[in-house]
Amino acid sequence: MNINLDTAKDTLCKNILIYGYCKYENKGCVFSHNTKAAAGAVGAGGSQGAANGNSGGFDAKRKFNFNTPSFQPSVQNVTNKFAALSPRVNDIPVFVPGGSAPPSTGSSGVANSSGLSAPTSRGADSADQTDAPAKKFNVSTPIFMPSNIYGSEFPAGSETNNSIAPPTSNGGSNNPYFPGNSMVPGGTMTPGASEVFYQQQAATYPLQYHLYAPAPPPRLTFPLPPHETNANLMFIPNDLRESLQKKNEATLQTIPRSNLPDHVNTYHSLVPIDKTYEPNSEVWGIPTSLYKVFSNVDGNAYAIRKIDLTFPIINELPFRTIRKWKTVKNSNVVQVQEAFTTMAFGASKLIIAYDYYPNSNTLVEHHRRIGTRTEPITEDIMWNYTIQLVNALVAIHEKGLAARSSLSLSKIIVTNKNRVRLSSCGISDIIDFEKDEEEIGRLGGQGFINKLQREDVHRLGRVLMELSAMTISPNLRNTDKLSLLGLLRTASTLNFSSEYIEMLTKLNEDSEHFDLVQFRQIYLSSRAFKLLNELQNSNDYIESQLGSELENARLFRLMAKLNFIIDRPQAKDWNENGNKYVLKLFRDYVFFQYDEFGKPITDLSRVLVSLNKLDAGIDEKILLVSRDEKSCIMVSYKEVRDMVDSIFRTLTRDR
Ligand SMILES: Nc1ncnc2c1ncn2[C@@H]1O[C@H](COP(=O)(O)OP(=O)(O)OP(=O)(O)O)[C@@H](O)[C@H]1O
Repeated sequence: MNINLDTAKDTLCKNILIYGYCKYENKGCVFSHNTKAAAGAVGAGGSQGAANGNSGGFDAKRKFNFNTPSFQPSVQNVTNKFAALSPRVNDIPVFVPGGSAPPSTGSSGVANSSGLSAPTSRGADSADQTDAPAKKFNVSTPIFMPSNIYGSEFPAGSETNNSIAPPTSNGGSNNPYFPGNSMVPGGTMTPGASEVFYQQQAATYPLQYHLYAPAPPPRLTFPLPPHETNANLMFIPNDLRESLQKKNEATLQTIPRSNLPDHVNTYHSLVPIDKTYEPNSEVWGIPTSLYKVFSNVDGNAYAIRKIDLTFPIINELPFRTIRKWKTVKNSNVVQVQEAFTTMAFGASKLIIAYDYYPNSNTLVEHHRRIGTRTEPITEDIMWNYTIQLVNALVAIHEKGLAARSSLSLSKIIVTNKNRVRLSSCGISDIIDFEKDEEEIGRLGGQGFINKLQREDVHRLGRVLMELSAMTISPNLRNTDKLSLLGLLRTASTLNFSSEYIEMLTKLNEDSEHFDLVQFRQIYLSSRAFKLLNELQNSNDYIESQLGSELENARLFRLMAKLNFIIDRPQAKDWNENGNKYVLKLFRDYVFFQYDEFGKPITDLSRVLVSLNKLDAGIDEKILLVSRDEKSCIMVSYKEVRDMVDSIFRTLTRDR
């Protein structure tokens, strides 16, 4: 038999009905033994017992079959029944009223550690003044203790040995980006409070992208006349929105419990972004890892690369080029932020911080990923890459630097459609410091940099050659440069133009002197105009999307305002002439129109046009008609807009 514990206490026990008493009363019977209340209830229902005027409630002399086995409710049965549920009935802690708790159990201690200071301390105060119960909380209830996952084990900045970055002042300051700092209304900082927020954030569910209904395939879309449009064209395209959402998600991602350090200098919330599990880098041959982090200083996301040092860094000399790297501001170079050594990982590690580009891929991942969709190589893409990489190289060389290891397929990252950037700049300058010193001694400073810059051109030629070689059969690729150039003419799946092959040949020449600026003018200038045109088109497209979203934001605010006002339950101004009534009629005018055949009009563009006119407050007049068609009013959009504004102002003032 199913017994509902909630309703059982209001149901008169059958033993009372049958025997006039229940021997399990006060021994666990969950039914009511209050015969007076029951009699009232039954009387109200017009029962026989009440009609007999039986104030005792029940006629004990009624004839019943005494052989009927008695009903014996037992708490045990009930608890067994619900025992499998969670929380377990057996395990529910017994509520101990505040007054019964001994005042000496350290109530203030609980209050302090649980953070429930306001109500508990009030209880403690009153205990000092009166004999009233000292506490209002059950001391046996487990306290809530936010875990301090950012414990001060790794104080910011304390582990830094060498850094060319300016000293940061955030340690323990009131900087809101510092993870241990959070403002409470009183203006004091509560270490730990932001961690709770942080952990909750990490537990959020991933966005369900499919909740955004995709546009139907073209064959299913209705052919519309040119003056009409469909809803999908009015909003940001699904693929663009999804890619932006994913980038935001990647940027905000955190790992609440990891064995990574809480802080690395001024950075916190480390999330590994390496996609391979190879500890050793293919480029440098030593263990490196890349993490997305947040800065304590400005709250922005950055990418930091941790490098296991092969030699101890004891002064700032190996970092000498980093200051120059920080001045390289180019759209095809990932900005270098700073470099320092740290003990945050247990042993001394080199860290170099860069700008973070969410969801970026290396050129290898972009074009050679196995198993998933890859971007096919075309000649246009190759020209695009060449122009962008030459642009990066010229900017780097102008600063007296060399790209070095950054010019490799696994260090050039694709951050957007066909947008490439040189990442990991400056690393070779630090890890090859000792070798470089010897070379500088031999060649002189300028001779050494000239040599590196010449090598950059070779590297660029090799990168472009490797990418182009992806268009020929894999078993033909392992050959020398000259043969490969020949194969690109004859065996490529792409019909590369002779112009492209010529440019590639020039880059792969072994000459001692190479003028990159001259190369740019001769081989790339005409192509650069094509790229410029594409970039401008893309810029126009992004701007138009931004424009439509701008409208959405504006209209969303207006819709929110209208909904704050219309149909508000306690609205007083609903008489037939009141302003809110006009707004209600306006809502009907925009959303609840019918055509001449009585069919509802659900024309989104009409809604957009009307709301835009309302937001702009134009003088155009409209006729608003009540639902019963007994009253109508002529108003301008401007008048309606003024009503919205004034009522909304009243609403916000009344708060
Ligand atoms: N500044 C950055 N911002 C965001 N992601 C980056 C950044 N730099 C690199 N990445 C991404 O991090 C991932 C790992 O980069 P990494 O340079 O370690 O490549 P790798 O193939 O593992 O090379 P290696 O063999 O040298 O370790 C790549 O997917 C790359 O796109």
